Amino acid sequence: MTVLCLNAGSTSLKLSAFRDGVRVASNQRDRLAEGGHAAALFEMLADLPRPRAAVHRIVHGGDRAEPALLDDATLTALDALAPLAPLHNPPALAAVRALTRIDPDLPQIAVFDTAFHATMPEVERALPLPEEERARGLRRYGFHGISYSGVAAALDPLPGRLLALHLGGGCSACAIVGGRSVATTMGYSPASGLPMGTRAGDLDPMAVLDLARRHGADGAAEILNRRSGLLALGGSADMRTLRAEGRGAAVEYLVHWTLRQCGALIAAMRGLDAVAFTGGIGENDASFREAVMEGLAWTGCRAAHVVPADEEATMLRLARPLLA
Ligand SMILES: Nc1ncnc2c1ncn2[C@@H]1O[C@H](COP(=O)(O)OP(=O)(O)O)[C@@H](O)[C@H]1O
Ligand SMILES: CC(=O)OP(=O)(O)O
Ligand SMILES: [Mg+2]
Repeated sequence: MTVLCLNAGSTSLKLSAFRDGVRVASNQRDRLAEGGHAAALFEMLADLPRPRAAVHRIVHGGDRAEPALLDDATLTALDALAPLAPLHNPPALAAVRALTRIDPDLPQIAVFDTAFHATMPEVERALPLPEEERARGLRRYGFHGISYSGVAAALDPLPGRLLALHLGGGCSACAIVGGRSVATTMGYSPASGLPMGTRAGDLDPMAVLDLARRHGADGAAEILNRRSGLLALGGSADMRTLRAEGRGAAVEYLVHWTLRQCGALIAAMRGLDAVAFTGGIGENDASFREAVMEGLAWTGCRAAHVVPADEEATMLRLARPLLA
């Protein structure tokens, strides 16, 4: 049977069709500006075989640790999480609805970026906030979990204490011990942790409140998700452009804060056996990888792996129990 896997990243849309577990077609669009996902989807679908089921990467799944059938109730619940992943959940859910319009009977399954981090200990998951606020779901979730699950599965033998870095449109790092996530840089939303293409990453909460007072909550969210990070520092959200235009200071900033956050993750796993790089920057930018490995020389770890992000193949594997 043909299964279509759709991965709506913040700057890209990646589709793969699998027949009986074998990839038969794939298609990708990069550098998608705001609102570019929908047009790209229709163009790309035309080139692919008609599927019997679709699997979607949904970045924010809240507490869901397992893949879920995308029925009306689940769609509505995921809509409610959209403000926490404004660059991801809306285009992904729009793709679900677009496929439903084409084929109302198509079974569609969500796999969640958050699910891989369900193994994080409570000390990582909890935010030190009043109980009534925590009860509303204010806690650390973690993201890029489909990618990290794929990285762990690709390494044989699996290093005991693995520092995995997903560096792309979104950037994060994850401490993986024995194949399980024990700590990660992104928390309540994919706007946190490392600086990224257009996201600021971690900020002093009072700086966030200052933005909110000046621009309102929605205006602050817009700045933090879409107008910050490498774009704010170097004039482009795209690493290729920063390299081509010699915006070294923005690149150095990302290297520095990647190293700062890696130090915390290495401490959380009490050491380091190997590093794995994935994502558009992690896979393709050898100078970036070298700068990170040089900055980690103090750990004594020399083992650096490059794992091509194949979130679509991992999505198929994760969705298999529901596809059966
Ligand atoms: N050859 C390359 N050298 C440096 N950076 C690259 C290269 N190819 C892609 N990138 C960067 O990877 C990032 C996009 O990563 P990608 O994983 O494709 O996006 P997304 O996270 O949206 O799925 C962009 O910053 C892009 O410039
Ligand atoms: C979670 C996240 O930031 O994803 P992406 O890298 O696809 O933007
Ligand atoms: Mg990515």
